[in-house]
Amino acid sequence: MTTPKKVCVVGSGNWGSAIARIVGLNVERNSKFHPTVAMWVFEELVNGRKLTEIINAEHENIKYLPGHKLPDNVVAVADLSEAVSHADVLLFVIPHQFIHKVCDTMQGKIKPDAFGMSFIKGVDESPSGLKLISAVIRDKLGISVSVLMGANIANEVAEGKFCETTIGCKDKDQGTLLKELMQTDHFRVTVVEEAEVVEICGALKNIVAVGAGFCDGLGFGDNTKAAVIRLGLMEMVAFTRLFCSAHSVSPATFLESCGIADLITTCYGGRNRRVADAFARTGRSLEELEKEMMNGQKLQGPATAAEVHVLLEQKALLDQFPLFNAVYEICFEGRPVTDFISCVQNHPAHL
Ligand SMILES: NC(=O)C1=CN([C@@H]2O[C@H](COP(=O)(O)OP(=O)(O)OC[C@H]3O[C@@H](n4cnc5c(N)ncnc54)[C@H](O)[C@@H]3O)[C@@H](O)[C@H]2O)C=CC1
Ligand SMILES: O=C(CO)COP(=O)(O)O
Repeated sequence: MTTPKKVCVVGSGNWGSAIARIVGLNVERNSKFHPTVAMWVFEELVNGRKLTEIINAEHENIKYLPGHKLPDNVVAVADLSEAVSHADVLLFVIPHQFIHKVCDTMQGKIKPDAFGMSFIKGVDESPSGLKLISAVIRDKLGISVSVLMGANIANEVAEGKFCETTIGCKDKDQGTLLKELMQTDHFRVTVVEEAEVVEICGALKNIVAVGAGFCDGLGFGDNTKAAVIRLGLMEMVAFTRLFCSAHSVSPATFLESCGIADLITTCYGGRNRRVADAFARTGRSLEELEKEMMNGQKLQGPATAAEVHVLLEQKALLDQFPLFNAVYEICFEGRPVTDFISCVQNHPAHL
């Protein structure tokens, strides 16, 4: 009999906590997994108490996923090295901005035969180019990394409202095991091989969601948002083909939950949409609004627009991605938000 695999959730934000909740319940009824789940918590004080202590005493992350109990077998650990040291399966669920620091701390602390799955929606940009977050983890830690992306607003998942999701995994056995770890009656998992496409979809849809929020804030309606979603999807497909040229990019992957479905849910119910809407209505800075509206949660869309912009500029392709470019310029270069509509009106798809 093989030893049950220990799982560690690296992260404890809004999605990190919702994932810990699913995983905690699933490992209890599956002998392939160790019945206790470690959850790494970036320690902070909440109402004068350590967040780890609150989680371990009250079994609830009262700051990032209030109102939803975590199973008792999810143990919050503040020391990252300690949290990951015994894990066979590492689930990465942190805002993409922090991945380098977290992996650096984990170096030399994990089991050599551990493997990972990333739930992180974003990309990494550095002088050596644009990289998937899974590739950052793989390169820094020397482990195989799959991904899970889908139409999964964390609060709805925690409430047990039905949804689908996509695992991108190249190894059949690992894919099957990861599906067993994640799937519930309310959270249905499809495993596909095109892991790069799954991951890039998860990152790019956040840029489009910022554009959708601009339209909402400017007072446009559902038809306009549908146009933004359609044009955004076309840019997502084109960018994926450009970025993943060495890998196969099949239209079918965009029809999975990680593609069109995540794009739709984020453009209607996501945090990127909500903050971009407030930005267009109030003219206040994104930074200020993120602080005020998100209670410590982090936006991924504006940063992703900036990271993608670097590559498009280097390749002189900005004119082929006017929606991505407009989101970047409005967020970071002072372009008036009202320009977003003219960008959509004059999109090359209409010429
Ligand atoms: N929230 C959601 O509905 C969904 C989020 N995702 C993705 O999952 C990833 C994680 O998102 P969430 O769990 O929602 O995070 P979040 O948006 O709730 O971010 C807050 C988390 O970041 C941590 N943090 C703050 N400063 C840090 C630092 N310096 N180093 C490390 N951690 C720090 C906080 O302790 C907290 O755990 C993101 O890439 C997001 O796009 C994916 C699907 C759904
Ligand atoms: O990825 C998400 C839903 O699948 C959440 O999107 P936001 O980060 O915009 O809330």
